[in-house]
Amino acid sequence: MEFDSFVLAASTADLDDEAAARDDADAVEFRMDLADDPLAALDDYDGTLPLLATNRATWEGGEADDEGRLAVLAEAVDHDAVEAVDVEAACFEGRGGVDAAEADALREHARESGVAVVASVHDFEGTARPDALREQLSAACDAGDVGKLATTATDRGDALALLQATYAVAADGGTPATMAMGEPGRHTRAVAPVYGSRIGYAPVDPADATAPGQYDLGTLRTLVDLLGGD
Ligand SMILES: O=C1C[C@@](O)(C(=O)O)C[C@@H](O)[C@@H]1O
Repeated sequence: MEFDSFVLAASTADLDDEAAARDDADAVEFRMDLADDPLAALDDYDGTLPLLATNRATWEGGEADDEGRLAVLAEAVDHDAVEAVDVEAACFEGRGGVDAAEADALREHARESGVAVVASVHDFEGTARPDALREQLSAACDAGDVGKLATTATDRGDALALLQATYAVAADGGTPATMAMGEPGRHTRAVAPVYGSRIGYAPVDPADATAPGQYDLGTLRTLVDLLGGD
């Protein structure tokens, strides 16, 4: 998957959603941690949209057991439709009980297979101060082909700080993907692409949102296109 322009990912635990997402999305984020038998679903996948495989750890808001979590992602990488894989940036530093060597091996395996790595950071508590925010985002960009930072905005100042970090890191040559979760940050999902964010996430059906404040897919597609991000 190339991230030289904005990629809108339909986020779902059910790959059958691909047909409904096809008109508006550029990719499907497959939330393997929320699916019943994710590797079997990948075997059966016959959609046309490329997949970004995510197996989110519990310690970053997901539901995957730590045991075997990265091994499942390594298997996902071998599927032709999988063109990108999400790995929490903390894994590469051996945080969250993860063996950093295993995370490195997964990143290597992805790269050898032509699969992009999205190194992600999620802050469900808040949004760091501007300097720290920029450091978090550029470290994530260094760890992956894309550095993703999802924070929680408690006010518009948080949202603005995230947009500023996005702009600065993109101007520095990084490939960021950012979004501020929660109501005060909701607009960042539409606006961040204008400042250089290269991935947006949205559920096909708003009832299946995978994070607070997400727009539904059709709405986010319209907003991003109207604002002319990129
Ligand atoms: O990391 C992200 C971003 C996200 O948390 C969001 O805020 O849209 C949604 C998740 O599905 C995805 O893995």
